[in-house]
Amino acid sequence: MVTPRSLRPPEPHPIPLGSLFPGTDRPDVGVSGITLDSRLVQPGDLYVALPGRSTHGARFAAAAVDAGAAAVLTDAEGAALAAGLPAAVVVVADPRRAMAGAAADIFGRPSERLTMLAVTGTNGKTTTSYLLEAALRAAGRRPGLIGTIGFRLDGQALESARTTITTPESPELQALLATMREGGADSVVMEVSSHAVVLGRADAITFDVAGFTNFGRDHLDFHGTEEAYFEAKAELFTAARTRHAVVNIDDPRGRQLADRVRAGAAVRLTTTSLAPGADFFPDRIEPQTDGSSRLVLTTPLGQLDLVLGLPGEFNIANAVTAVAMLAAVDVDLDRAVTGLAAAQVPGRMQRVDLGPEAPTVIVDFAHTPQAVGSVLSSLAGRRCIVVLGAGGDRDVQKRGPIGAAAARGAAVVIVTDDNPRTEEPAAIRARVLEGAREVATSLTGGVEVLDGGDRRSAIRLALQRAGVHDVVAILGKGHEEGQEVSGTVHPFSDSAVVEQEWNVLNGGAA
Ligand SMILES: CC(=O)N[C@H]1[C@@H](OP(=O)(O)OP(=O)(O)OC[C@H]2O[C@@H](n3ccc(=O)[nH]c3=O)[C@H](O)[C@@H]2O)O[C@H](CO)[C@@H](O)[C@@H]1O[C@H](C)C(=O)N[C@@H](C)C(=O)N[C@H](CCC(=O)O)C(=O)O
Ligand SMILES: Nc1ncnc2c1ncn2[C@@H]1O[C@H](COP(=O)(O)OP(=O)(O)OP(=O)(O)O)[C@@H](O)[C@H]1O
Repeated sequence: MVTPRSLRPPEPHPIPLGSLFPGTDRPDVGVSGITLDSRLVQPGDLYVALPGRSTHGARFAAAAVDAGAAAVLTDAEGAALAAGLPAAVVVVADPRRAMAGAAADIFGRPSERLTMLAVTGTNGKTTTSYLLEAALRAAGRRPGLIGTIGFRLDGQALESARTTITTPESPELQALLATMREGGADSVVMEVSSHAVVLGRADAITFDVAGFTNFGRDHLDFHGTEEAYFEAKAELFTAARTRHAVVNIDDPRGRQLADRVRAGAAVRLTTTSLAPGADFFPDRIEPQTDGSSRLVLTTPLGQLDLVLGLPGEFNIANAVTAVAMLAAVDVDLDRAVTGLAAAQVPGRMQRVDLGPEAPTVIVDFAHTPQAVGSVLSSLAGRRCIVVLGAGGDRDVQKRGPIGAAAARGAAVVIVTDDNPRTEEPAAIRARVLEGAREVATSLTGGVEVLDGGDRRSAIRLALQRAGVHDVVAILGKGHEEGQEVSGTVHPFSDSAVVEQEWNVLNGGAA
């Protein structure tokens, strides 16, 4: 297994500060690594002291220099705080943007020697990235993968201390790209979040192709308005950031984006859809009894037969996006699509097998109203008991709509905790319950809405209420293995708890 030497170039060799920042008064000082966290400084690093939400990184510049930082990059406010330190200080107007360029240079601009594929969208980034990884491998390529679940090289997890965010900050990102290139990667598939675009994490990378899956309600705590959230995503599809755009035009925001790319004429455009009228669309979909689908795709290169192992119509949309992105970077599609039959994504539509006398249990990462709606509509036809909640300290506005989406698609909605973080769990549940009840009272079918309390109790309740022909959908946490309560992460895996509670209900040990 390759181990990324996080935050260090694969072969550290000092780069003169003058070549990174022409104009600096200390051009001969050499820097051999870069970090924005004083706690991670290694001797010879450039410490980037950024203004943050809670503090200014320059407050830690002295600690960074004590740890061996050769230079500090900061803004005017930071320069005042770092005055008098025994290290070179480079002052720029926007140190975050300058950091991305410096990180790329320090790590040898690895993205220029890799085929770079970016996936963005409210839902489906991780899934589409995994499909791309599987397809690239089937086509004989060696892809790296960077995203929510972690970092991988050619299908193997890379050891890394930090995988808590979807798109890493530029020093870690460039270090990863260099490590992947050193480990033999010829391509990298990256999830690019809207936060990453606003915070310049992927600046200094020009993608060969960027794919847009869809747009829905999320992250308003960070972006403020839906318009600002959309603009952040749209920015990825400009000529400075990508050569080719693959856009799902079933989504109204996708159509808006496609119109914009077409009008700009600087980025090549490929459109995707589940219906005719786009460059790539499924001409025939044959659902199989095991949840997989046989597809015939119409593409500008001719028809393409493939089997997609992942269930749900939304995953067909993800697969069409992935295939169009592969075509954009000239991958052999006939070979590539053979990888889609067996592709799996941890915690996405993941079945927990409890044996023949048990209900069907599905664990899924759906944590937006749109995703909850897509998962439940893909389970339509079965009586569904859904267990879900909403996160604390994040986008408060999506709580009611999440409850509402659950009530529109399930027979029983059990509201529970989902990383309450520093908030009072019952208060978050109350808002989700309210959203669910508003819809339930307007429906004639009689949806039951229950407060399930903590997550284990809610899962137990769902299993107690489920018949053998029912589906229990446990949404929100997917692959996650912890529940964050009052700032502490407690081990918690939905699939493990399902198995334990099922055993207890059936007279076994937990
Ligand atoms: C809300 C947000 O984006 N916060 C980012 C922001 O943190 P901040 O402004 O709060 O930083 P701060 O605590 O004020 O500290 C200021 C500076 O001092 C530095 N510092 C601080 C303490 C210390 O001892 N030493 C030190 O050097 C910090 O590294 C920081 O650069 O700047 C930090 C680095 O400068 C980021 O790592 C951090 O992302 C945090 C980890 C985060 O959770 N971000 C999430 C919201 C995020 O990016 N999510 C997206 C979306 C995922 C999705 O689509 O679902 C993602 O890509 O993951
Ligand atoms: N194309 C899609 N349309 C709607 N919902 C989807 C789509 N793809 C996936 N989903 C739903 O969204 C959930 C999250 O999917 P995935 O992890 O692929 O998205 P993501 O964009 O990476 O999410 P995040 O940014 O939160 O990590 C899935 O578990 C599924 O419920």
